[in-house]
Order: sequence, then structure tokens, then C-alpha cells
Amino acid sequence: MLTKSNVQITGEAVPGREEILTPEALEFIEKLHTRFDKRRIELLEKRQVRQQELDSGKKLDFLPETKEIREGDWKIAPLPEDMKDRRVEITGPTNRKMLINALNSGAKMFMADLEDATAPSWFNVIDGQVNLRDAIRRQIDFTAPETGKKYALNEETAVLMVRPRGWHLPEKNLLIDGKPTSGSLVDFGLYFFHNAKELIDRGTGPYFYLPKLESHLEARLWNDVFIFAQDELGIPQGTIRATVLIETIMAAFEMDEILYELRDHSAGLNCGRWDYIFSVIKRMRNNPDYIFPDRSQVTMTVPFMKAYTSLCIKTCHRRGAPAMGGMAAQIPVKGDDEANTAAFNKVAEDKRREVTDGHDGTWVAHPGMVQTAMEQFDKYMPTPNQIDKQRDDVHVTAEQLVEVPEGSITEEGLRSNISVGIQYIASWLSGNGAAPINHLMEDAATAEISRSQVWQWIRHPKGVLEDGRKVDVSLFHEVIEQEDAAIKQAVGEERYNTGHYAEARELFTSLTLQSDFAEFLTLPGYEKLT
Ligand SMILES: CC(=O)SCCNC(=O)CCNC(=O)[C@H](O)C(C)(C)COP(=O)(O)OP(=O)(O)OC[C@H]1O[C@@H](n2cnc3c(N)ncnc32)[C@H](O)[C@@H]1OP(=O)(O)O
Ligand SMILES: O=CC(=O)O
Ligand SMILES: [Mg+2]
Repeated sequence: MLTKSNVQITGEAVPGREEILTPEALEFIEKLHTRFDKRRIELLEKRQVRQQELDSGKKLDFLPETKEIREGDWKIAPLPEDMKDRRVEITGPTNRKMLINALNSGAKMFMADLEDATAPSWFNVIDGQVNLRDAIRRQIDFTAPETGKKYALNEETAVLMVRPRGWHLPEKNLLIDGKPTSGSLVDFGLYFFHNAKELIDRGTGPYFYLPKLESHLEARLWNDVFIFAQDELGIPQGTIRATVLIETIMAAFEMDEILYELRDHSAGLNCGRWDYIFSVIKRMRNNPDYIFPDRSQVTMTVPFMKAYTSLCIKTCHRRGAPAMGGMAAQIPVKGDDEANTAAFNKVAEDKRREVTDGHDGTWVAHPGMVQTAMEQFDKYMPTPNQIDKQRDDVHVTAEQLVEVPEGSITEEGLRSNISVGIQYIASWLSGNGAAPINHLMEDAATAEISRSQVWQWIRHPKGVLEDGRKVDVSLFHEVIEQEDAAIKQAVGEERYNTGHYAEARELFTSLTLQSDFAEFLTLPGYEKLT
């Protein structure tokens, strides 16, 4: 499909493509691309410059050049009415069934996720836009082919927000001047172009979550995109509202600055804990003082995680912004009452901690967890939010943000990282960006932790199991062989052969053994995704 001489759609003819990729929508994407893609690429290059500085021993610190912003007295623009009470936000991919279920879940908000929970196959990219468009117009229903179960929207539904892909992800199926476009600009642009006016007419707005930012300059780029997009469609400035995920260690040092850049469009910050852990491992990977214990030991109460969430709450409240909590990975466990109760208790405890620390709302991964999270927030937060609660008692230093957590590396931790990594990548390559594995939600962020830990343990002198064995390439080969065999036995030969498991093992192996750490597993993964 060739629409204009310099805009080329190379992706297949998936249902809805013509309705979403209209000439007008493509023209809008082209304008975004022409104005902003060069800056996006330059900012991605800056990430690598900062990595080199860290590798050569530079210590992370708050930026001297933005001291005035940190010390200044300013606030973000007042929140729209339907963003004041965000006590429970459900997240999930944008397939038709789950989108309806999420909107009906009883959560206050729904973050439709085109990032961590979505494998950006061309089908998913277009299908997500079709489903979002239909949901906003309340013209969405679905009948499950396997069960015949019918799905339609309730009278009252959650307020919709959309998380476009991060700045790092390209869109290879939509080329401009022969080059891939930006996944962020495609996701944002199509959603905004088709729905912004409709959302406003329906009393809400174009609301976004912005993932994986590493600096306030990246926030500035988003803000400039928003200003341009609003002008183009003749929509008042400040209509777009966006919550930035503080889910990289670099961004943790620029919370004030990020809010400041987006102050007319900001809807606060969110503690995206899983990518945050991944980012710390990634950026500090070549620091000899830095090594993490098993993934399961890096909890929200270890000092560096506590420092990060406390700083986020303090910063947001000082700026009149919501400080959103994050995702507990537990989901309901079917057929095991004891494990199920334990999962619910863990989620309740996580939400109790968040609300009593001062968060204004939280995330859940599953409709079954909405009530549990709601109970904790209702109990400890009788007001719509607690932005007025200032945390002047909190003083977080640069050292505290990067304090190495204590703990051990175990064979079980190594096995679990490898097994979960393969299973998740297989799911992702099959088009499912979120998967239940061992009764936990796994998505791109959690899988990144698994593979980055194995990479680091092999290379770091302290990558030693608690029984004294060094994690090395030979142990890795031994364990992956066994874990792969166990997966094959569990899923059966046929599913193994059709479910992209061999490819996933291959990708996990190359990500682990290549000396150059891949910035994101989804980048080489995307080359394999159809
Ligand atoms: C680190 C981060 O970025 S977190 C945010 C990104 N990650 C996510 O958003 C993950 C969201 N969660 C999910 O995708 C799912 O809960 C999974 C994949 C983990 C588990 O899904 P399933 O295996 O389908 O769970 P389960 O079988 O218990 O689901 C029961 C019902 O709830 C629905 N459901 C489960 N999770 C969700 C969700 N997040 N949104 C909407 N519906 C959901 C299922 O579709 C199913 O519906 P049905 O009964 O009508 O068929
Ligand atoms: O996006 C959320 C995270 O935890 O990562
Ligand atoms: Mg994330």
C-alpha cells in the first residue's frame, strides 16, 4: 500500500488498516515525523553518551544546570476533573476482549498499553487503534470464538489513558522517506488524530502515559509534540495530559525537571518499578561495585526502591501532581486456594504500603485485583487524592538512589530468570506482550530484569551462587538446556514447535552471550516479529 510518494506502508493488510491509515492520518504522522524524529534519534544517542560516562566512572547526581527548577516554586496545571481520583488504574493490552474487560473492571482508570504489555506486531498496532477508536465511541462488542461469551461496555467505565511505545522503538511497517518511523509518534499520532476531538466531546480528554524516559529533554520532546499536535487539530493547548513513568534510574534524578517540562500537560508521575529495576541493572552493569541479588529479593522495601518512591511522592506533591504507585506482579491463582489467598494478600500489602507512603493511586494487572487495591486506598485515602500531603520529612540523596541491595544469587534465581525469559519471549514473538508465568504477570519490563541479571552475573566477579559456583557461560548452557527441556515437557512437543520457543531460546542466548548489552530485548525481538 503506497499512499504518498514518501510515505510507504509495508505492513500487511490487517483488518481496519484502511480506516486507521487514512490519507489525513498519514499526513499527520508525516508531519510529526518530519518535525520530531531527528530529535528523537539524537536523544537516543545521548542515552549512549551517558552510558559511556557511567562506564568510565562518573557518579550519578542531580543536574547542576537545572538547580533553579528544582528549587523554584511552581506547580503543574490544575488536573481535569476526571483525573482527580485515580486510586486504582488497571493496565492491559488493547485486544478487543481485554479492552472491554478493563473498561468494565470497576477501576477508576484504564491504561491501554502499547508498551510493556504489547508485542508491537503490525496486527497489534492497527488492531489496538481500531479497538480504542471503537471503545471511545462506545461502538465495541466482542464474542469469544471459543466460548461464545459476549462482551459489551457497561454504562459506567474507567477513564481511558493510552501508553504509546517508548522513544527507542521503531515502526518498521510505516516508512517515511524509506526509513522506519517512531513507534511513539505512530501510536500517539494515530490515537490523537482519530480520537482527540471525540474524547473532548465526551467530557474527557486525550490522556497518556509516557514510558521509559531517561531525561527531561525527552520530556521536552513529548511536550513539543503535544503543542504541535494540539495546534494542528485546533485543540486548546493543555488539553493533553500525560503521566510520565519514572522507570529509569536516569529519570529518577530529573523528576522535577520532567514535571516542569510538561507542566501544562502533566498529570503527574508513576513509579514503574519493573523497568526501574531493569534500568538500574542496565546502566550500572559495568560498575564493579554494582550487582543485584535474585530478582525476587529486589522488593519495594529495599532501600534504593524506598528512596525512589519516596522522592517521587515528595516531588509530585510539591508540584501539585499525582504520584502514582506501580504494579504488584501477583495475579489470581486458579485451583489453589492457599496460593490464591497469598497472592491477594501480597497485592493488598503492596497497596497498603503505597497509600500509607503517600501515593495517590496504584496499578493492578488483573480485574480480579481491582477490589483489593480499592479497599486499601478507600481505607487510607478518604479524599480523591492526597496531593496536599507534603512529604517535607523526606530527604533523598544521590547515594541512596543507587544503594546496592543486599541479598544472594541462587541457582533457583538463575533457573527462574532463564525459564521465565524464554517463556516470555516466546509469548511476545507469538504476539502476546503480557503473559501469566508461574502465577505472576510477566511483561517486557519484568523479562528485561531476567535477561539482564543473567548477562551481568556471568560477567561480574561477584556473580557467584550462594553455594560458591561462579555463574559462567558453561553453567548458563547447562541450565538453559535443562530449563528448555522442562518447558518442552510442560507445554508439549506440538506447542513448543508452534509457539516460538526455539526462537525465544536462541534470542535469550544471544542476548546473554553477546558482550555488547542490547539496550532492549524488544529491539532484536522486533526484527523477528511479524
Ligand atoms: C511492568 C508494567 O508495565 S505493568 C503494565 C503492563 N502489563 C500489563 O498490563 C499486564 C496486564 N495483565 C494481563 O495482561 C493479564 O492479566 C495476564 C496476561 C497477566 C493474565 O491474563 P489471563 O491469563 O487471561 O488471566 P485470567 O485467565 O485469570 O483472566 C480472567 C479474565 O480476566 C481478563 N483479564 C485479565 N487481565 C486483564 C487485564 N489486565 N485487563 C483486562 N482483562 C483482563 C481475561 O481476559 C479473562 O477474561 P474472560 O474471563 O472474559 O475470558
Ligand atoms: O511500566 C511499568 C513498569 O513497572 O515497568
Ligand atoms: Mg515499564
